[in-house]
Amino acid sequence: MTSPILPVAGPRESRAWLGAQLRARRGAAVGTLVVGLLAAATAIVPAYAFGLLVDRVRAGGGTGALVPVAVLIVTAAVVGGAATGVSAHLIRRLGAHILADLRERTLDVALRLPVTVLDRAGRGDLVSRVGADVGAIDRAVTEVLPTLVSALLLAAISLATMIGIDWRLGLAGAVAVPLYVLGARWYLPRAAPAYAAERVAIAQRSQRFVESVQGIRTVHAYRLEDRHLADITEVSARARDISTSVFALYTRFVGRIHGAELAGLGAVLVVGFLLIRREAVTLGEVSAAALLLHRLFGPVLQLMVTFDKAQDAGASLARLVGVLGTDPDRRAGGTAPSTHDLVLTDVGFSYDGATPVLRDVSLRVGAGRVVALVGSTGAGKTTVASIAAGVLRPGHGVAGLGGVPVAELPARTIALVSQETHVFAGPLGADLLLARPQASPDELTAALARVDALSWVLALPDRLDTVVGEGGHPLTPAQAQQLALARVVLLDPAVVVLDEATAEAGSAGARDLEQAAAAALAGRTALVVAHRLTQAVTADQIVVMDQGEIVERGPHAELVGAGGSYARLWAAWTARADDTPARGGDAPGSGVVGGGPPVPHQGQARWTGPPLTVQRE
Ligand SMILES: Nc1ncnc2c1ncn2[C@@H]1O[C@H](COP(=O)(O)OP(=O)(O)OP(=O)(O)O)[C@@H](O)[C@H]1O
Repeated sequence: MTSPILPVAGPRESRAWLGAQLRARRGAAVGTLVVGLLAAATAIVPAYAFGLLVDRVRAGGGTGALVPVAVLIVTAAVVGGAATGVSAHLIRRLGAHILADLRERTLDVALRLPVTVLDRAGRGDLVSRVGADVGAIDRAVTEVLPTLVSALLLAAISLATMIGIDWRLGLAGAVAVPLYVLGARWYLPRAAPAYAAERVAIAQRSQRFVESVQGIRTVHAYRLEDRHLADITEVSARARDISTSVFALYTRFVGRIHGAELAGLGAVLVVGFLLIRREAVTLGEVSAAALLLHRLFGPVLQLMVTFDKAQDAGASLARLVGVLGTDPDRRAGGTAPSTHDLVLTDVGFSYDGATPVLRDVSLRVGAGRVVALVGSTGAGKTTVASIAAGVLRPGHGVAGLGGVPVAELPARTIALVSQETHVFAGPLGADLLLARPQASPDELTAALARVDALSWVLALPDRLDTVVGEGGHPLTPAQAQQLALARVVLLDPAVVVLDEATAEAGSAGARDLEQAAAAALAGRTALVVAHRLTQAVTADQIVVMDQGEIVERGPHAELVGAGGSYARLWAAWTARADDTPARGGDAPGSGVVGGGPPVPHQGQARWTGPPLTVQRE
């Protein structure tokens, strides 16, 4: 198994993080502790009061001496019950708040992690951290934490009270502690696999039974009753045997725990007997100490049984805190660039740290200009685009906008439309609102019109309310890309890096997308990975890449005239385009980028048809 790339925090780091969380919620934490202490203190009052009762009875005290103690016991029981309930609630609430914060911050950090880190770590690792790990902590917070905290507080207060009565009684009670530890160390490593095997066996039994019932007609038709019954009997017997062995394991464990309790209680009684003989303590005090120890038996056993869940939660916490430690050093506000010149200087990059994919790439996209990147497959165009957009960090060299490294820009300064256009599951309008949450329905329709998507959106069953994305209304790849472009229009960034995959030459869908892209890019600084050379024709400059290096640059006509790499690519492209059925405007040189039919500009397009309802989240 390879070690995870996403780090796992060490115990000290996890404790420090937890400590910081508790300090940040000082009021709630102190309140929870105080109520917990009150609950623990009231829980031991009856034991202590019983000791008083013994002494008063022995001293011949009458009703007047005994009734107040009885009242004290009843009052403590009532207050203790209430305090225990409130304490459990406060512990769960505090834990839930901390967990919610942890989940949000983990997601926040994860979404800002460099793509390379996620690629190497595997997205599954991250998904399991924010899913299964959060689930494990959640279960522990709800089921285990109140027991754990109250048992620990009770143990601390009980021991302190025993020591307060007489330190030798406290020491005698503490004899149980190492035996408890030994019992737990014997049981815990055996319990997890035993319970897992039991769950599997029970699931198999249910599965076999359900299959037989579901296929009952076939079972009758082929007279398979006996065989199915034999099957069910066999899996049931296995489940029974495993359950029996699990129960035997638990019984042996409880036996060891009882042994520890016996040793502790025996020690208290023997030491108490000796102390009474020396008149160092009273019989009532020894009774109180014995009852205090006895009062701990239930909570401590419960604590041990649930300890594996606490361990699971601790491991999960370490995995989540580990993700927090990778927080990219992107500053919250970022530095606004003085100009919108996008400049890459001597950029080098390698995905695996060994094979260089880019070598000393330098290019400049002047403010408001369009630079097209062209080159054969694998030349490094997407990698350059990703570095320019700040998705990848250069191995060496700098990518900056107006002198500010792209990693330090305020969010949303550079928009990237990548080949992996993603439509989020939900209403289409909500998907668009991701780009500008406060956008009005008019602005949404204008953005859709600008990228020529309005007509098909209006033809959808619920228009902007149509649920798209996974499990929703299917969209073609071209439609998904149009939505991505509409989001760019809404976002209105100064700089766009466009690396959208267009369909092959000659397809009408690809031409439409080129027009949509040209409309979305108008007036912005743009670096365009031109998968179709028609996208490059009208760019201010074309940068030709080959094997991670820039081999040529210049405007279209100049490069064609130079007879170099670009001219050869262009010749190949022209021949390919000539092979496809001629469609108006798609011939090489027709200048689809920035050309084509006039496109409405943002703010000009207004929908005047039926109302579009937009669901806001
Ligand atoms: N995530 C990755 N991990 C490892 N190697 C990668 C990764 N992405 C790309 N590469 C490699 O880096 C080199 C450049 O790839 P890149 O995608 O930047 O080229 P491209 O010019 O955009 O190609 P295309 O036109 O096919 O998209 C290729 O050799 C590719 O195999």
